[in-house]
Amino acid sequence: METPHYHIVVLPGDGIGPEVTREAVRVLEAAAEAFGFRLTTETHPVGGAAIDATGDPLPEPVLQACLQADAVLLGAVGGPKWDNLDRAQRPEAGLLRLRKALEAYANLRPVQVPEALADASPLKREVVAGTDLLIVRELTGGIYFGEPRGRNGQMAWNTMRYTREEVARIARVAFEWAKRRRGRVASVDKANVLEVSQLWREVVSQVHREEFPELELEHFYVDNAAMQLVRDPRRFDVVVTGNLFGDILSDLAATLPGSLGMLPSASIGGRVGLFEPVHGSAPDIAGQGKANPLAAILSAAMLLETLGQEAAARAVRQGVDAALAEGVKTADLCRAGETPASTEAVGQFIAAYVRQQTPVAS
Ligand SMILES: NC(=O)c1ccc[n+]([C@@H]2O[C@H](COP(=O)([O-])OP(=O)(O)OC[C@H]3O[C@@H](n4cnc5c(N)ncnc54)[C@H](O)[C@@H]3O)[C@@H](O)[C@H]2O)c1
Ligand SMILES: CC(C)[C@H](C(=O)O)[C@@H](O)C(=O)O
Ligand SMILES: [Mg+2]
Repeated sequence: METPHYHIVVLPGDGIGPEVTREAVRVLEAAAEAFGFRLTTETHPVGGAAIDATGDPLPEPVLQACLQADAVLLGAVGGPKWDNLDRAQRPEAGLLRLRKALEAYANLRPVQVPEALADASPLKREVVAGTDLLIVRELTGGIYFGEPRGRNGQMAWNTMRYTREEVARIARVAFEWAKRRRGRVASVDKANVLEVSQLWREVVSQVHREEFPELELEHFYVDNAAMQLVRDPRRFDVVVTGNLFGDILSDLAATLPGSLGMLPSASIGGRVGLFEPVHGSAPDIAGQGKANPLAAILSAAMLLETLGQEAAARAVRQGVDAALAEGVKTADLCRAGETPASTEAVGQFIAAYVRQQTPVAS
């Protein structure tokens, strides 16, 4: 059989983006070696780094490279240096354009609390231990993209808009994942106030009734969902929601494993998937070797899984568990008295673990 060969575009971005992406690439290269596939990577600037180099947060050649890749691995974009730019010129606008151009409408954000992390959370161990939920966030619609939008001297406005088809397709993604997991979907909206949410609820219910009647569906208002997520996270299996609510709920859910540095994501829907940690560029810790690379490394595991390299993805996840179990972890996960490891040390540990796993079958 021919050796599979994947071409990955790497977009490190800004702040801690390059630091965590470096470790994710290190682990991907180890996985390729151990599991017998070829990997080529091509690195481009995006976000603030691209603004500084070209004036555009998503230069056309970078977008074209992404569209031609097998997958895109991104670090994070943004930072104080670019905070005064107009919205459309900001680093974040480049990321949003990329998601849209890749048609990456389904953003999968798994949240797990392995035993070794149950004490890293600010919440009680009895509440969070064993949490295993998946946030399915709609990523290319809603208020992030709705028109009209704008501002004048006196006011500013945005539009939250969803079509039936946009809701139905994200609902299907959520139900398909629920089928492979524990069979339960919680749909989150604000249907007591917003027309968009009333349509959302109607369409999710219809997709459930017509296509997935064997699964369980519950509806939550977003304010209650936020409270339930930290009060009793284990009640959730798959959580499906719109772009803005999903953004907010996923950062909130990061309190469960104890750090934003633990949450990976995969944005899929088009031909090319985009894999990025949930966190941002963390300017407060950038350049200090302190950033937790696990969200980026776990995003790389999702990338491997999406490319069909399930065994390699499993080895990476086991490497993450091994690092946590051995206490090889960055400061964000350490309790008083524990010695933090650097970003690089965590990446090196996991890469070494992956290399030892499965020798290439001969
Ligand atoms: N996908 C992305 O590129 C993305 C996501 C979120 C925010 N941003 C951008 O990042 C910039 C900073 O935003 P912010 O400060 O609100 O959010 P942030 O996610 O960058 O940081 C929030 C807090 O979490 C900590 N943190 C985040 N990632 C961490 C990691 N891997 N290890 C350890 N600690 C970590 C930070 O130190 C900070 O205290 C902004 O410009 C924002 O727009 C980008
Ligand atoms: C940087 C920003 C545009 C982005 C979002 O809001 O989608 C980020 O917060 C995220 O969660 O990926
Ligand atoms: Mg966010």
